Amino acid sequence: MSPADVPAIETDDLTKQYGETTAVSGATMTVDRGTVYGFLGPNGAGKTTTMRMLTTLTRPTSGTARVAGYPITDREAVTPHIGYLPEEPPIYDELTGREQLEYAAGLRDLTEDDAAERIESLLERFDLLADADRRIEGYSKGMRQKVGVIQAVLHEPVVAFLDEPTSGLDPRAARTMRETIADLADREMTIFLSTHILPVVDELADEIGVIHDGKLVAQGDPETLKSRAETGETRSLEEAFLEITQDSPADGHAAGSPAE
Ligand SMILES: Nc1ncnc2c1ncn2[C@@H]1O[C@H](COP(=O)(O)OP(=O)(O)OP(=O)(O)O)[C@@H](O)[C@H]1O
Repeated sequence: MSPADVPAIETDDLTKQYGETTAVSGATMTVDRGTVYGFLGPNGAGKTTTMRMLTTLTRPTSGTARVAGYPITDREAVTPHIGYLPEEPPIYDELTGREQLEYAAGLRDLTEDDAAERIESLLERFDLLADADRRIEGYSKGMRQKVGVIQAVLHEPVVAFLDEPTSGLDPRAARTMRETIADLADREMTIFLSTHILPVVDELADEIGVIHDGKLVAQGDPETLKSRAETGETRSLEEAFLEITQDSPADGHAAGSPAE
């Protein structure tokens, strides 16, 4: 059982070094249960590396983290409580969409009846029922993405890590995705949402973290991030993001320099 009264995610000084490159440097964050945490950062900032550490796929070089109350060094304890949609969802071309989801459900602690019911309802929600019995090799990018998201949330994990969930989706499907994320958070699922589409984060996130050159350089709710500290005036999330992630002139080549 997962301790229900602890934060969904807690990290302390989480750091990942790849040789000379510090991909993530001393990230400390707390994500409350049932919230949407928008995780932003320029290309190469360390978002995927952070998600890979939190989903137990990569070990940190130093620092600690607990997900759903369990240390990320204990993969067996953490895995049942998380779902992950990576950039390239792990799906098998030779299976049908439904078979893929049944397979994913089979890896989780779900009764067959619960699995069948949830698969059916999520396929319907994402308008995939008509294609559910076709092989995935014939699916479009958006259809694959839908399967990837469904399998990340099917078992109702404590935390779903979603990397660009609206990628490849048409406007209607992207809206369904946003509504689904909001619904899941209403039902106490925590969504760790990494995307470059700032309006999606502005709409959905309770809290935002901005990572830049491996460092968490800003955290707060959207309104706080958008208000300019000096004047209190409000800027768009895009403007805030661009200002926060601008390399200061004094840093010179900050983007390329390894952090300590
Ligand atoms: N396996 C690896 N080996 C060596 N360096 C890596 C590895 N994975 C990531 N890096 C480096 O770590 C840094 C952070 O990469 P990461 O993929 O976490 O960024 P990101 O924020 O997800 O970027 P994007 O938005 O482009 O997906 C980059 O400098 C990258 O080159």
